[in-house]
Order: sequence, then structure tokens, then C-alpha cells
Amino acid sequence: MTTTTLVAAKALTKRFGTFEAVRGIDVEVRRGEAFGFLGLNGAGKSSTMRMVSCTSPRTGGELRVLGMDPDTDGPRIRARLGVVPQQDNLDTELTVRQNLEVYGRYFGLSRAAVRAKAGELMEFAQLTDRADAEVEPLSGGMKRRLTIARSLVNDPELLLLDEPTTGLDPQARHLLWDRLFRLKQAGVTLIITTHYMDEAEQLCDRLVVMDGGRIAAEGSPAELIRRYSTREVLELRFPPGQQSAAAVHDLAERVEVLPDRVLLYTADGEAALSAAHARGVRPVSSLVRRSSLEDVFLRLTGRTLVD
Ligand SMILES: Nc1ncnc2c1ncn2[C@@H]1O[C@H](COP(=O)(O)OP(=O)(O)OP(=O)(O)O)[C@@H](O)[C@H]1O
Repeated sequence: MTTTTLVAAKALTKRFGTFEAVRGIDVEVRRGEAFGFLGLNGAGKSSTMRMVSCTSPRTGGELRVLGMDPDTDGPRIRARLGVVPQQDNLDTELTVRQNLEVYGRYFGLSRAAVRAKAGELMEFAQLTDRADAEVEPLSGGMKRRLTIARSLVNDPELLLLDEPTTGLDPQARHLLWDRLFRLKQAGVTLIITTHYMDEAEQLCDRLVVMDGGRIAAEGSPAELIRRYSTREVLELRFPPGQQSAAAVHDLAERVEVLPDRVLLYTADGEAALSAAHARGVRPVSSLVRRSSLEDVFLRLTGRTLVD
């Protein structure tokens, strides 16, 4: 492990009784990158995050975080981490400012330092005008931003975010992504779990696709798309019960039949569409688009991320 490696896992395993939630994964997260775990619910993302955040011991394999072993150096590692859990765990009866100040005190900051830090973090989280408001009535997006602000109280080198935007509306998600970009620019290393492929594409320099506790593939979003998909995808929808993959199966490198549409993987979607029309295929609608991580995920796991 080099000094630029912040997290190194080898054959990392988590068992609950006889059930293996994480089945021997190898992962390396480097300083300054935004690294993602992409997978459906139950893939083992949170279990992995909890081992990295030193809140759940591993049951097998090796794990180093910031060069130390979570089994023996948990407190020293945690002091240099920021953790944003899947569920906000703010003190809802305290104000925005108090939430930050109380947390800062846990890290042993002086009263004056905590005050200054809280001001800076409220600015960052765009919550300054809510400083003295109680947390309970805040919107979901504001609570998330406050949870992230709170996780930054100790100036962490590594920030772990477990499904940071689940349950937020599109506007709140974009605002949050913008904040995470800023952190990245400021040199904070990010590890993000998500089941949103657009989030992974937007935020992650590198990611692993997790499925059933295993890593199915690893790379940058662009690399994964190049490796596991074609340049374009033609989506065809047919009247209920009439869709026929057989009629178009030879018009693309690969054809996927989903319950609601047929996907043709090809370098040239328009050409495939013309060819389909020429042989009398009459979809209700058609769409040519660029390949996305969604397509990579479907190829690797046989499942779609969005139902
Ligand atoms: N404490 C536990 N005891 C028993 N089984 C668990 C425990 N925690 C997680 N699991 C199981 O391990 C598997 C992986 O869960 P995990 O939470 O890591 O998945 P995930 O990819 O993060 O999904 P989610 O988004 O739902 O958290 C699931 O099948 C889950 O039911």
C-alpha cells in the first residue's frame, strides 16, 4: 500500500451468521478521488462502508484505512474520517448551529474553534439563514446538507457517504452534488455508495459495480461503458404483448428484452432503427440514446437499477 492509497481491501468479507453479505472484495481507493460503490439494495455496499468506517468488524480478509487496521486503530482512524450514514441521525430538537457545535465538541475543539467552524460549515451547506432554526422542520435536502456539514467538523481526509441523495427531489440532489464537487476540489477523498447510475456518473472518478456481495466490474464510468456497452442504444416500445425481439435480434450487437421495452446495443442507433422500419417493425415509440452506466449494470447483473 502506498501513501496515496487511503483504503486497501483484499478478500474483504462480512458474514452475518452463515450469510455472506460481502464476499471477498478487493478495493483500492486513492487520495483525492471520488470512488463509488454502485449496486442495488442488498448488494453489500453499506456493509462494506461500515467496515471502512470502523463501525463493524470484518469477518475475513485484509483492510487498511489511512494506513491503519480498523481492528486495532479504530479510534485513530475515525478521528480522521467523516461519515454520512444512510439515515440522517441529527439531533432534531437542537438548532442547526447547535448540531454542528455539539459534534465539534466531541472532537475536542475549543468553544471558539467550534463556533468559527460551525459558521464556515453553515456557509458551505447553504444553511446560514437557518442557523438558529430547529432541525426537525427542515426539508430532506437541508437535513442531508447539515449531516454532511457535521461530518466535516473534524476536517476529514476521507469522507464516506452512504446513499447521499436517496429520497431527495431532483433540485435537492443537484445542490448536494454541487457541494460534493466542491469538497472534491478542496482535496477531500470521497467514497460514495449509490444505486443511482446518474449519481455515479456525475460524481465518481472510479467505481465498482457490486452485485450479491461481489465486485462485478471496476473502472471509470467512461471505461465501464466502453468495456461493457456499445456507443448507442436504440430503445423500442411495442404495444402490450406484441414486442418481438426475434424481429430485430440481428440488427444489433446485443438485444435485451425488458418487460416494457427492447434495447438494441449498436454503434449506430439511427441505422438500426431504419433497418427495423425497412423490415416492417412498427414500435409505438423509439429512442436513440448514448449508452450509460445503466446499460453496464444491466449487462453485468441482468437487472436494471430503476424498476
Ligand atoms: N446486521 C445484519 N444482520 C444480518 N444481515 C444483514 C445485516 N446487515 C445487512 N445484512 C444483509 O446483508 C446484505 C447486504 O446488506 P447491505 O446493507 O450491505 O446492502 P446495501 O448494498 O448497502 O443495500 P442497502 O442500500 O439496502 O443498504 C443484505 O442481504 C442484508 O439483509
